[in-house]
Amino acid sequence: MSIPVVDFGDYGLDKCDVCDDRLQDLSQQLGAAFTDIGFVLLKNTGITQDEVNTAMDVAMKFFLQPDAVKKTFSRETFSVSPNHWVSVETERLNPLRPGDLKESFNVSSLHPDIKWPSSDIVPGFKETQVSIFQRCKELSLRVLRVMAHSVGVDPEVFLDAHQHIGDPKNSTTLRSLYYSPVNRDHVKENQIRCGEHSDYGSITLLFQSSEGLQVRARSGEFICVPCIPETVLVNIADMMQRWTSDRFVSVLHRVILPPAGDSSSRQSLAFFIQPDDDVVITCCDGSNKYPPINSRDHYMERFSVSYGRS
Ligand SMILES: O=C(O)CCC(=O)C(=O)O
Ligand SMILES: [Fe+2]
Repeated sequence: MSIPVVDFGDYGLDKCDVCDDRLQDLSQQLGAAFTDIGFVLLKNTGITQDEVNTAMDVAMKFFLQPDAVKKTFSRETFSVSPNHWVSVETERLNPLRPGDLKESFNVSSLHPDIKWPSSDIVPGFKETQVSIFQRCKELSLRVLRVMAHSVGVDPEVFLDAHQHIGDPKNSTTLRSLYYSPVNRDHVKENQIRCGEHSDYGSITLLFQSSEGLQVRARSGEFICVPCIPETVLVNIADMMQRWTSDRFVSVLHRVILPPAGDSSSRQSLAFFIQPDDDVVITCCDGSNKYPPINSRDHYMERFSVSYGRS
């Protein structure tokens, strides 16, 4: 099994719209990937490698700050801030493993009152994060439109549920991740960079600086995801699986340790798309396979498990 690569050029961000023929073709290709594997690699999306590298570079400048600086942005310090730093080993995406060997900076709100790392600490941090957030948002809405076409529902069914991305009524998050070099002497038993999990929301966009991500195939075996420049990895998350009555699959994935002796760090940028908080998700095929569920309730339940609070 391998992750299919689909050319999204006809509906990339440099295009105004897509013609019906190409929409049909794209929806067939994405539909097949999301039904079989739950993951697809998109090329020619309009988001360039330069944009991604710039976003990763500024994120890295933040991660290389002393903990005392980063702590002023931690969840504990700004418990109400939707934008915050998460320190190493705080999350365990697989609760059966020790804490994940990663740290992250999350951005959920672009509201003007939000506190950001200042330009004295990391020049251009806010501007770069806001810019890539907006680009990911635009691309996600296009992917959602194509997906609606694949499952034969009016695009508004998906698009109306994602009207507030970037404002406080929606929990969509741009997450910059940093996996620092691994010292094998300090790694706990069964500890990895990011434990096995599925994502919570509708879909996730992911950009990676290097390999390390693995996805579980139907056989149960974990397969390595290639890191191909100029591509965006898109996967189905739990809420979308439920929404499509299991037609699209949300599959387990993880980030493994680098091979022994490899002291490189790794970075990724994940854009976790969530439906608006107050939206009630009902199976889009009318089957009622799952009862209607409030988007925010579903998210909070999954989130508390990752933080070991339930
Ligand atoms: O860093 C990666 O490549 C993937 C991280 C991930 O799956 C997640 O944070 O949900
Ligand atoms: Fe994930």
